[in-house]
Amino acid sequence: MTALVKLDDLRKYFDLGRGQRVHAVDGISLEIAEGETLGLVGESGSGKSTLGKALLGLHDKSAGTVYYGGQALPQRYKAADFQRLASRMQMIFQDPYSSLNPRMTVGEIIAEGLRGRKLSNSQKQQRVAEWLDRVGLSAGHASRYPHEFSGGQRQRIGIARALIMEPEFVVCDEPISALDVSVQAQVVNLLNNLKQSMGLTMLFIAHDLSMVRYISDRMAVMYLGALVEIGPASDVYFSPKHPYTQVLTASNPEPDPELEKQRASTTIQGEIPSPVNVPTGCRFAGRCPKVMPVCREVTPQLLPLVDEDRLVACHLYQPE
Ligand SMILES: Nc1ncnc2c1ncn2[C@@H]1O[C@H](COP(=O)(O)OP(=O)(O)OP(=O)(O)O)[C@@H](O)[C@H]1O
Repeated sequence: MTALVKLDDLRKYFDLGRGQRVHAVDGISLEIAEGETLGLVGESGSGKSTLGKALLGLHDKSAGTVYYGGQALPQRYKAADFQRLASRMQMIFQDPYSSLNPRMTVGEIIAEGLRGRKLSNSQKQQRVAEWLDRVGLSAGHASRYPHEFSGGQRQRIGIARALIMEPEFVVCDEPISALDVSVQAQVVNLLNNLKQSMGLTMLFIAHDLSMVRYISDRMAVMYLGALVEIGPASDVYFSPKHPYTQVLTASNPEPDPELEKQRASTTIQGEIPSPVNVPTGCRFAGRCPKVMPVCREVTPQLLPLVDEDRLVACHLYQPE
């Protein structure tokens, strides 16, 4: 596999003052192959969005390196870095309500990414019309304002705005969680079709594990700023190895009753610890339904479980 994106020990801490720091992303290493969709799941606050933003330079990195196409990206982006990389890497945001400027027309919003391109106004309008069509809207919508659209339509506008630059890599940060259930599948199918036709590589962040399994080649599970498991999406979903992944999958009902029967059923204990005071040793100690009350110190590094495709950070699963 050729890695388009590689994270090497990526860290992002937020300083709260008085010596307190939020360990939002706490040493993550992974690769995303060209053309691959990597799904990223984990509870609220586990650091998924921060990871996506640090990857794209929207947050300065505290430590570690992001490689893109083999090149190390800057630790802290300057305006020129954003301009240079915008046509290669883009983000689709969670909330289609707050991420679109209400004072701009849809045409102006979508055309924003074409600023700086040597295109005449009519060429830009042409490109906007093409993209409105590609996302299932119509050219006539260009002169309207965001408030005139439904949530699903606004997310389509957000998708057109990100993809009109024809990036190679897109971070989709919970692109469906603010939408009605009835339109979620339509937006996921649209993203999947665009991914196929454009040969996109994706990091797909979401809460809904069954949706992530559907759209992703591999699935990565984050807990308290760290990666606890990664592997082929169906393997992680149907045969989770880390106790945390087991409780996550168990709390995410599978609509198909046959598939539901195959899944583990365990319950998570206690509250998620504060990312300001990350427990030493096993981060999942105290919540683990398997190994209470004794929990050994373990390396937080991911260990190969079955083969190099399937990694789990748990002392219960030692390399074979
Ligand atoms: N700008 C910030 N300043 C301080 N702390 C922050 C900041 N942004 C995020 N955090 C903290 O970092 C941790 C990770 O947050 P993040 O939003 O990345 O999690 P998440 O997994 O994406 O959650 P959700 O699914 O709710 O979006 C949380 O404890 C959050 O409160």
